[in-house]
Amino acid sequence: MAYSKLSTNMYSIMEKGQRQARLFGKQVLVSSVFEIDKTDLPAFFSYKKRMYRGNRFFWSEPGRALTYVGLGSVFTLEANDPENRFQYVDSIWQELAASAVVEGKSSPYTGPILFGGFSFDPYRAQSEKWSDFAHTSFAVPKYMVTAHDGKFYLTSNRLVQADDAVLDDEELAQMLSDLQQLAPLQAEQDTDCPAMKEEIVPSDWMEAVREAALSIREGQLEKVVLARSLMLQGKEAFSSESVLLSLLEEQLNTYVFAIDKENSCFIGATPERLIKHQQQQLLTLSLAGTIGRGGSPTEDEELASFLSNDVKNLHEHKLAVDMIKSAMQELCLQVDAPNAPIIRKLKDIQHLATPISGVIKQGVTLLQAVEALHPTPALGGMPREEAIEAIRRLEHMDRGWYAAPIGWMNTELEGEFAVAIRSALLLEAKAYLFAGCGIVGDSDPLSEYKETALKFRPMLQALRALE
Ligand SMILES: C=C(O[C@H]1C=CC=C(C(=O)O)[C@@H]1O)C(=O)O
Ligand SMILES: [Mg+2]
Repeated sequence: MAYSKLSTNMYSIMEKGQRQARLFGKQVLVSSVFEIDKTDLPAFFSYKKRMYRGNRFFWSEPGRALTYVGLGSVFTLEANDPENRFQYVDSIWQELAASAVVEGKSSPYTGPILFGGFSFDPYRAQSEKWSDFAHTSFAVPKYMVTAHDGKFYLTSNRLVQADDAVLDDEELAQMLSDLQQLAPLQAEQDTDCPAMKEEIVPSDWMEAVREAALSIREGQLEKVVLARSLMLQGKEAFSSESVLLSLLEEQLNTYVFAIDKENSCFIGATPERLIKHQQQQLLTLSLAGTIGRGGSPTEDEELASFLSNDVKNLHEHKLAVDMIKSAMQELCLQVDAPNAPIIRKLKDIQHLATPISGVIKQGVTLLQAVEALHPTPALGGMPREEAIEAIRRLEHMDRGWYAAPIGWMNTELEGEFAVAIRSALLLEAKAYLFAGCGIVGDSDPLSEYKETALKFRPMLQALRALE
């Protein structure tokens, strides 16, 4: 794009923004969208790393039809108050979205996007390692590249006051020109494996599983998801770029995400949608029940068929389906779900999966749906409050944002949230990995321990720590 055209464009949109700011008597979001040539998305994540590290994100849907990469922020929303946290984000974003001035937007995936997430349990005191992640944290990026269905866009956002000076945007012009020349990001040469692994003593964790299964058999609750964490100590700081490249290459059928905040990066490849709001539809997924992949196609099918018929896994799955369906019935006019689960195959793992969808009731928002669903019995348990109490009592760790909703919303208030599992918190030379599994009355502690080991594999591989 010619620079003169860009500055004229910026001038007129800034003026519009100022008029709008006067009209509303407050700061407004001003957003301009440019269609750009194909660009390397991980390279954009790494663009001007010194400037944007600690304040950037990457989000890519399974199948990669949609990817967002956001750098910097023009608006942030952080809260640690556990009360009404979903409504809080909803009302602030609705107000900002309603006054936004947006130019050049050509799809629901361009223009201002609010991206962020929540912690699993806002009533839990934050531990030191999660201190860069508030219980509720969202931002509108300064720059965002959208890749959607083979097309690429750059959105530039600003927060404008009525009396701001109207300046030519040289930084934006520079970025548009740099974007055409970004060299594809290369994985770093094989660095040494992480030096040390530290985990919760396996027998202690299995004891917690035994205790949980006993209280389920005694009728105190029906299911609880217990997680454990594993720490890798590297020789030097882990590179979120290298981990991202590996996840994009290896974990095809997942949401690949990286959320950089200050000195930390929360990164992962989760297969689990929490909720998507698109036009009149709400789409969710019940994912619970797990087995490994086979070494041959025949063995793989045998394992899938075992999983589809296994009483313990079907029970674990059904509890999640029942709760999600009843939450969806409150949110939707009509709810559709198949009678039996399908098999969802990932690189190392297969799951029982039931997609559930419905026509959204008028007035229901995406964040109301997030609130109604979080945590589903695939991450918390059943009944919800008893399960959360059991997690607090038995887990002895801070989940932080693990197993919690992360995602985005546009100015039409549509968007999508996934559940942040198969994930790790990178904090300088340490990586904290998390994995959990659904405990029911007949759970065998050793099998559950092995199931969590399977669920660590994607992140261990990405961190080059798979034995
Ligand atoms: C809690 C996790 O997985 C959940 C999602 C799918 C299957 C699960 C299971 O079979 O136990 C878990 O409920 C995790 O990966 O950390
Ligand atoms: Mg399980």
